[in-house]
Amino acid sequence: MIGAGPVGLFSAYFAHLHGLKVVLLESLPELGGQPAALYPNKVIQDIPVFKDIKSFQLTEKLCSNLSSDVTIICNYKVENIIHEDSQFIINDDLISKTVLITTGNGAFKPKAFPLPIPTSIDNKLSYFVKNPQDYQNKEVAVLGGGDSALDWALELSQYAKVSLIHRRNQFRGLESNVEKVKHNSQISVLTPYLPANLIDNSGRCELSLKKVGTDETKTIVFDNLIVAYGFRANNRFVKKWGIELENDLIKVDRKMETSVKGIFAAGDSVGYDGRVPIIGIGFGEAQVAITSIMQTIFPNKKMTIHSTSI
Ligand SMILES: Cc1cc2nc3c(=O)[nH]c(=O)nc-3n(C[C@H](O)[C@H](O)[C@H](O)COP(=O)(O)OP(=O)(O)OC[C@H]3O[C@@H](n4cnc5c(N)ncnc54)[C@H](O)[C@@H]3O)c2cc1C
Repeated sequence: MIGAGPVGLFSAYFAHLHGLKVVLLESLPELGGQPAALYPNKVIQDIPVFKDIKSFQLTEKLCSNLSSDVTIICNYKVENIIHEDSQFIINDDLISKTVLITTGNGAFKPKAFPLPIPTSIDNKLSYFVKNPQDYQNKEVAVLGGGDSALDWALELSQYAKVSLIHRRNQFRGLESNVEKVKHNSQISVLTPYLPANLIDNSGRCELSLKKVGTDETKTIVFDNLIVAYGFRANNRFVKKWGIELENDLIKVDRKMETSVKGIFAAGDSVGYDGRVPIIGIGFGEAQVAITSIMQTIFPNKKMTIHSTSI
């Protein structure tokens, strides 16, 4: 399995439940995919069974469900898959009968802060918020206008004084979060501003901002900057494995099989008409994919559909 986001983690659990031998490969040093890396403290309200659950707790639960028989390899980016003698050779290193791709949006990299960063303060600038409590009583700028920027501003506002800086007056995020931000006394919304310069001011971040479409500038000193300009990621690399994409997403049939026989895909890496990029959908796709994998590997075996029998 390639990619240990929520869908990869659940797939590994479900595959093991069906008696499959699983190796889970993850390019990042940590498990959990987007929820763990991008919004660990967000409260998720649309996972079946849980009324609400924080992202990091979801990751912990998915990981703790995994049997010790599942082999997990982090810091392992799958670059290459070759089909040979009815098996797949991964990175010239591992051999597998089938492959399940759960790479989400692909191995993601944050979009970089666009200005030079003085080395003396580059430890003050982050692309992820791991622990909001680290920002207790700090003055923090969150740069960006999407879901992550809104989430992080709200999360940090419990501990820090936050300025949310965005180049547009409108945000691209959940309307309920936009409203929460606007009514939060710990958050100052600065729009439409772009960062124009960053210097070290006695170990703090002195950020000059330019008002978009005007010559107006203002300078504010922050303890920390959180850059939330989004992430560059795509799944185009799977094309060289012979897999067909549509709008940069992996094409699958109803069995979640890709255009290459024996390679399946589930989760946000996959695209089809009407798909919604949320975790619950990926969990369902994982169950379809693992069931199809079982039928591929053991075509004559009578499948047990349910997890236990009465
Ligand atoms: C700010 C934000 C808030 C969200 N809120 C919600 C919410 O409230 N509810 C909800 O259901 N969904 C939410 N989502 C969407 C949800 O996070 C995704 O639907 C989900 O993470 C998809 O899971 P996945 O396992 O398919 O992919 P991902 O979570 O993207 O995980 C894919 C994993 O594959 C790894 N990978 C990629 N390429 C390779 C490679 N070549 N080799 C090895 N490893 C690789 C990546 O490093 C990553 O760890 C939110 C997303 C964002 C950005």
